[in-house]
Amino acid sequence: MTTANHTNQHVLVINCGSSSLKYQLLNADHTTEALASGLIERIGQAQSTLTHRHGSHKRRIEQAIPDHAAALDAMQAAFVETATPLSETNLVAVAHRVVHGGEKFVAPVLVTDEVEKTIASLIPLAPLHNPANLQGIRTARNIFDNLPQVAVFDTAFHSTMPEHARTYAVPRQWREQYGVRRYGFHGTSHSYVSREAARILGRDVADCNVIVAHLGNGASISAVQGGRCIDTSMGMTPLEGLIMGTRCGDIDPALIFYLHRQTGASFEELDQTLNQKSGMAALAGESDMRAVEAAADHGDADSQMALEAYAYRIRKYIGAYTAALGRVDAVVFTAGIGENSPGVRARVLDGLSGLGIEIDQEANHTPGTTVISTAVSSTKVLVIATNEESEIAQQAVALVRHMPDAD
Ligand SMILES: Nc1ncnc2c1ncn2[C@@H]1O[C@H](COP(=O)(O)OP(=O)(O)O)[C@@H](O)[C@H]1O
Ligand SMILES: CC(=O)OP(=O)(O)O
Ligand SMILES: [Mg+2]
Repeated sequence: MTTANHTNQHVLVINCGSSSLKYQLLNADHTTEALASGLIERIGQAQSTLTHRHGSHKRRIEQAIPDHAAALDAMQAAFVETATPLSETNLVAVAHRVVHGGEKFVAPVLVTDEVEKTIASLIPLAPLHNPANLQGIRTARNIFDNLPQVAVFDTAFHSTMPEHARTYAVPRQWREQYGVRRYGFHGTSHSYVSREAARILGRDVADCNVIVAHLGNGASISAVQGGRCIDTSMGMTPLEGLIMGTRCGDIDPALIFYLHRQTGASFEELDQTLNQKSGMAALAGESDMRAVEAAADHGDADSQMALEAYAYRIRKYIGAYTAALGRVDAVVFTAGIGENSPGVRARVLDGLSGLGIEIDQEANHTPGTTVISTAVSSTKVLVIATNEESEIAQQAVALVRHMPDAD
């Protein structure tokens, strides 16, 4: 429906991580406008912190927050303390980030008991993410029981990957009975950023080919052709692909069986090690990119090698996706590292002039610059701030406004 007056309608976006909760209260019609936002960290640990922003006000609270239910209570209290109680906000929906949607969810859905069950059934495919996402949904359904709750999936944007890109060469029975295939993640970021790239380049999305490198704690890179994802580096789970803060990315799967036999480590232990104790944490001793770069600057050889390995993996994917796309209009860097580390961007793009990619070092080192390639670079290089929450809100609002009984 398009005629109703939507003045001052809002949407609350909730992104529950394993030990964190991020939230934003956004204008339902202009989803890049945040009225308030917050981050609750170290949930379940002794000293949890909540940082709530409302306009120019910032509140930081330290208190024990044992679980996600308590985190949502703390979030509500922060809204009350800043004199903007959510009960007095004209909310149209609560939108939740859900990391794994499996084969079932390729678009946002209204949460029902059945949907909750399906999300729960996908926990084995995203053990670090889906349990927390589900806790957030369950708690929010109790608190905001009169509001539509919408689940928006990381995997959905990648559902357009062609069969040859999403298929593992493994037995048919595994693929057909167990959903063994590549799904891809960070879809709301890849979707938002690839659209933004087309806008910045002044082209139609349908006529724009981009490679998006989402480099956060979790990291993935995707090839987007005319607005549709044709390949991405994460696979059946968010473990495949790039080197990440604590995840190994691509490895020879045989090393798991080798280590199981050689060390006696259980599959559970190996799973945990590859997800939580690998990546930069294993190579450099630190998962946080700022710390790794600082150590490398101070001459730490492990950190220097870790940075080179990190960049080399991304560079290889840029080469592969250039082949997949045929023509690349832009390579885009986004998320915490992509947006903020000129050092990583420079290393990644070093030596890619053969692909028509040339970085302008001055632009690269000037914070806030969007186009960081030289004038002669045939492929542009862009730095674009991602906004997963805005994308989630937009998709959720579109869904609830098209429901049969929408106002
Ligand atoms: N100025 C910076 N230079 C280098 N890395 C940075 C900078 N700011 C943030 N980062 C890195 O960004 C990463 C976190 O990215 P983010 O997108 O916030 O992750 P996530 O959403 O997955 O938690 C961390 O590794 C952090 O060190
Ligand atoms: C899917 C994934 O890796 O998400 P995050 O980067 O939030 O860990
Ligand atoms: Mg992130």
